[in-house]
Amino acid sequence: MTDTKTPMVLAEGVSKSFGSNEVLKSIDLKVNPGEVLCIIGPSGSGKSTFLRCINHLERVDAGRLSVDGEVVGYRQHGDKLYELKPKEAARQRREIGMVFQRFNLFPHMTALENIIEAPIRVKGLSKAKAVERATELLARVGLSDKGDHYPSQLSGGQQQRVAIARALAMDPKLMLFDEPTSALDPELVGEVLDVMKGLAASGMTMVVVTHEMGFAREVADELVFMDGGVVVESGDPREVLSNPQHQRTQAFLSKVL
Ligand SMILES: Nc1ncnc2c1ncn2[C@@H]1O[C@H](COP(=O)(O)OP(=O)(O)OP(=O)(O)O)[C@@H](O)[C@H]1O
Repeated sequence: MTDTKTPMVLAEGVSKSFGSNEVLKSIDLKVNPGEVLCIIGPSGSGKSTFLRCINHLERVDAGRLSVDGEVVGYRQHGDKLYELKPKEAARQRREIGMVFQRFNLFPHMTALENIIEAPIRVKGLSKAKAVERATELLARVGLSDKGDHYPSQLSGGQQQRVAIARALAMDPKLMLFDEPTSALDPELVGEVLDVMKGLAASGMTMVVVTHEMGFAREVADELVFMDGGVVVESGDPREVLSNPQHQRTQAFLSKVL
């Protein structure tokens, strides 16, 4: 049977350079709706750059990157691609949530204010509706009692959970996570991973750059090992982690597992 679903993310020969540094070298990847893709790999292998290309923070040089059937940054008409105007590109980007290693909350706003800011400003939601939704989201990330706290009054794990709620407040169809637990003290990692597991269980499509191999093993539908800007190996996470086929994957895993 042929697979007729439109992939949520489709990368076909995606390449990206910074000057003479070719950071992504013809990446092919597919994430179907409701799936979780985890990307692992050494520092500098291009993992963040790949996420940033999906989220319009970087522009690909060659190949084609699509989200839910739309080419990122372009409108397709027949065989031709036309670059999107900033407003149209902003519409595409709004449908993608991104969570960074450093939580990037607005420091002068409370947790609740951080969450309602974009829905009101960008989506034109009424304050009452935005607060109602933010209250639900704070409950979902286990922070019902922290809405009036400023980021400086929250632990790193709590701040990251607010950052997840803030991204979800825009009702994204895709969530990108760039090493969301790497900046956290070890005892705070679990609470963030638990929220992410819940999100995956609810059917959210997610691309997660992570060093948390246990999370990848448990939650990912597919695990990709990137090194030197190429996808070296990919497949079922249990297979890749327990029985890596490529010598570069074996060498990396022997250092991190
Ligand atoms: N804006 C930029 N300008 C120039 N070079 C960049 C830029 N962003 C990334 N790079 C380079 O691209 C390469 C890949 O970086 P990237 O952050 O994508 O790797 P990574 O696999 O996510 O690494 P890490 O795990 O350390 O975050 C690195 O050599 C980095 O220095």
